[in-house]
Amino acid sequence: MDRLRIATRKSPLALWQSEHVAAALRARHPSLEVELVPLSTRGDEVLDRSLAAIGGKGLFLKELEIAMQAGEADCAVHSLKDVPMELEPGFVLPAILARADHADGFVSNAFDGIDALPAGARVGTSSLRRQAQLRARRPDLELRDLRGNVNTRLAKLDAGDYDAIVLACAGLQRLGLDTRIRARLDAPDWLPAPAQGAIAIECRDDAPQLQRLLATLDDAPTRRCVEAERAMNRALHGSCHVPVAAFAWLDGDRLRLEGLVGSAQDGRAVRAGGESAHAEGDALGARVASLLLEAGAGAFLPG
Ligand SMILES: NCc1[nH]cc(CCC(=O)O)c1CC(=O)O
Repeated sequence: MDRLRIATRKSPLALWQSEHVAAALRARHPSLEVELVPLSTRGDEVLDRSLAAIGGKGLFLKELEIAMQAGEADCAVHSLKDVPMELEPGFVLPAILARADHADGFVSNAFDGIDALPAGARVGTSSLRRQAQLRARRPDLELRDLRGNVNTRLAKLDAGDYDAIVLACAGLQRLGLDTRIRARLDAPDWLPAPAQGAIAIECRDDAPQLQRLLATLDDAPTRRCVEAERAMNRALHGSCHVPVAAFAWLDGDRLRLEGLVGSAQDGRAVRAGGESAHAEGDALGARVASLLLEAGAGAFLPG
């Protein structure tokens, strides 16, 4: 291979992540010519309805997969937390890059953290997972929908539409906006989305040489952790329609996983955790999902 075309969404964060992958590939393979193919996706275009309402699953991926199927791009770069638990048939993730910051960040121009918010403060997030955890801690807040890319959300905060918003620290850091983080919302007290902070590369499963090239960017410890998180989410039939949070980390020779399912309406939530050998993340995720269901998680899941 002498040329590689990376399909990417056009948001500033997506372009940063794709450029990051391009630079890493150029550094490892100096003779490779790497270029970006920026594309619009439905997830970026439809901003007036919630992701759940327009069928969140795979919304950010479809156009990029069509481009790969048509031979217009060789691979695509995604935030792994936006990638559905089941990939489209014919596609694989040959590389999951080393995870950046996993945490959510509390962003506000007036307040230092969730506990510092006055009663009735308006907090912006459309994420059911973030809403559930906010409600559990502060039932008195007024939660309001907030969509759009990171820069759009910050602009709405600055315009005074909200007293605070919650965003992923990784996205803010990548965009050079980390000074906007007033407080980190850290695991295990506050749990991120499964695979938050991890970038994945997707390509067709019929190109072994391409897969080997991309796999040079894979980070095995990150893959083990996000596999456990995604296995838990898969067993709960999780998507962005359900308030599911998970975080896994390596602790010596053990892999540990903490999961949460909650209600975005009333702040009730159940938690469960477990540990396994590094290589058994899939089984660990399934086991923690069973524990969550035994603890009553079913009441918060659709159907
Ligand atoms: N849902 C949008 C999205 N997808 C990935 C990130 C952040 C980067 C990452 O998790 O790797 C964000 C923004 C956010 O949640 O604040």
